[in-house]
Amino acid sequence: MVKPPSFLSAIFGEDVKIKEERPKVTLTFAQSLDAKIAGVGGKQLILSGRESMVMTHWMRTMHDGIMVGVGTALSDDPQLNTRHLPAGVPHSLPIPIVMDRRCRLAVDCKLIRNYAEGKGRQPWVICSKTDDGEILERKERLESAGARIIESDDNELPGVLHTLHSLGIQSLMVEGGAQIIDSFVKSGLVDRLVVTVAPVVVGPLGIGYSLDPASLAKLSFQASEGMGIDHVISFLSR
Ligand SMILES: NC(=O)C1=CN([C@@H]2O[C@H](COP(=O)(O)OP(=O)(O)OC[C@H]3O[C@@H](n4cnc5c(N)ncnc54)[C@H](O)[C@@H]3O)[C@@H](O)[C@H]2O)C=CC1
Ligand SMILES: Nc1nc(O)c(N)c(N[C@@H]2O[C@H](COP(=O)(O)O)[C@@H](O)[C@H]2O)n1
Repeated sequence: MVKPPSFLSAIFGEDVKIKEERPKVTLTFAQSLDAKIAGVGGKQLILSGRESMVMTHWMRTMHDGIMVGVGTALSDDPQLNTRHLPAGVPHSLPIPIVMDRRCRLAVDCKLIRNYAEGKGRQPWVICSKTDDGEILERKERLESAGARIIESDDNELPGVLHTLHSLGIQSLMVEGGAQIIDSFVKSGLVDRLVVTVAPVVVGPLGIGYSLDPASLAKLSFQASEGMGIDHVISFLSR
């Protein structure tokens, strides 16, 4: 497939209007039939099949930035790149952004290594302004390793999104994990929600999320499509 699947072109063809100076936010994740996003103890699960995973990588190309929480960065060591797309197809690569209040990101994580090896964009790490010596030390180590540190006064989502917008991020794909999903939904800052549902059951010990019902009610069904054995469902803030 040398261009984004028609499903993505269709759902992103419908524009969202926002009043604030912030990026347009797409929240996306893959879940099991019993609404789990990870296994026991937060173990990473590859829930998406090949077709929906390729779709997710195309969706990455449609955003300026791609965000995960530090919990995800520590447990999954993600790359947040577009390696599942066919080689030689020109596309843009989003900037990886990690929400990391206390600068816990590992200096030898794949995001930093890929950047150092010229295989990825410079990761941005959003952390709190603080005088705490240990955090300042970790901040310096991350910076020396190649990360761009962005200090946020309050580390609250509206302020963070405003800062990202001022740095040129006009569209942001938020990929989780559980806390980040909950925070974004609760904050009412989700413009699109794209959920991949895989036909597997993880069981009660898996990691789920809790979507605030009042905030969810502001999102309405947009489209759905079967991709391989998965189903992808999109919602739009209207
Ligand atoms: N199936 C899927 O699509 C995905 C699954 N996951 C899974 O999620 C799990 C990780 O989830 P969590 O442990 O909940 O970690 P998380 O990735 O949600 O990160 C939590 C951290 O994000 C920051 N944060 C959260 N809300 C914030 C806010 N409102 N303002 C500022 N900073 C905030 C804090 O530093 C917090 O410690 C992993 O097991 C991973 O495998 C993660 C992404 C996608
Ligand atoms: N779309 C999707 N399907 C799954 O089955 C997943 N486990 C995830 N996880 C998210 O993708 C990140 C990994 O990215 P890379 O493959 O390393 O580029 C992971 O950290 C989650 O954010 N997503």
